[in-house]
Amino acid sequence: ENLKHARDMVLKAAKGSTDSKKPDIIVLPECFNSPYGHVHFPTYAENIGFTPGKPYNVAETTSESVKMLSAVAKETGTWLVGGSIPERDATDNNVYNTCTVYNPQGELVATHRKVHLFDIDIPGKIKFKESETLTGGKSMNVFDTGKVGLGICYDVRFPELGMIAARKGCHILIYPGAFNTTTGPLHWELLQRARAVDNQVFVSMCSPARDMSAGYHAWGHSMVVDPMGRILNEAGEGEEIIYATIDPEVMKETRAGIPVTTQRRFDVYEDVSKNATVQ
Ligand SMILES: NC(=O)CCC(=O)C(=O)O
Repeated sequence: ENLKHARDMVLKAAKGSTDSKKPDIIVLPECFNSPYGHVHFPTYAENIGFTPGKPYNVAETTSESVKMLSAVAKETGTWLVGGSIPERDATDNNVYNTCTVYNPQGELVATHRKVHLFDIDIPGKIKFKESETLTGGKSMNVFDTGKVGLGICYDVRFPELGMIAARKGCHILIYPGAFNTTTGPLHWELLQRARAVDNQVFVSMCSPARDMSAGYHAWGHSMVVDPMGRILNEAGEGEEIIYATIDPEVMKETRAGIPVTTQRRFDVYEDVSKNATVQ
């Protein structure tokens, strides 16, 4: 049911809105094929078996989610950031929270396993422990359609990931995410605008809609922020498709006007991106 719904939403998004042309890239939310909760991840986990740099044959995968996402990317001729799904690695049997990315030909071109697991405990408000059943990813990942850096939800709280991707040439940071009704109102917008202004890049987070009958109450409010920190578009808490135009000129103007990208003092502090490997 979730796969069918996600497919229908991608098909709908691909048509564009009345005032926007057909999109080049579509983004789905975190954990779109499974309820969001550590007890559910092993049940819903699928084997993907992707190795960066090696050929990948979608026809041979057992992952129903990968098959659907690949097919709909091809059918719509758009890049597709397929939110995230629980992934079981056949070699180590660990379960990861994994984002898969497809080009307009439907080829799986990149994956990102959530690096920072969402383990928090705010007494009386929210306790969540992804590490009960998930393992954290061990790599930073980008893909190339104007170079996009990938993270998943809690990853946005760790500025190094976005900063290194930006210094490696990414102009857009995309984080499928699912903040909640405790941290969402305080930090969801703030973190995206912070990452955007720090790095002078576009930032977008895509959330599931809020479902008060579910075990986890997602914040919603998917948004796109420009390199000046302006919110280009924002959804409400319900199910919604939003569109935004990524204008490279805005990034150039931002960097020319406020030239922090060329004013860094690596004689005073270290450039942590220098030795970082990004896949
Ligand atoms: N799915 C997540 O990683 C949630 C992160 C979150 O809500 C936060 O406050 O951080």
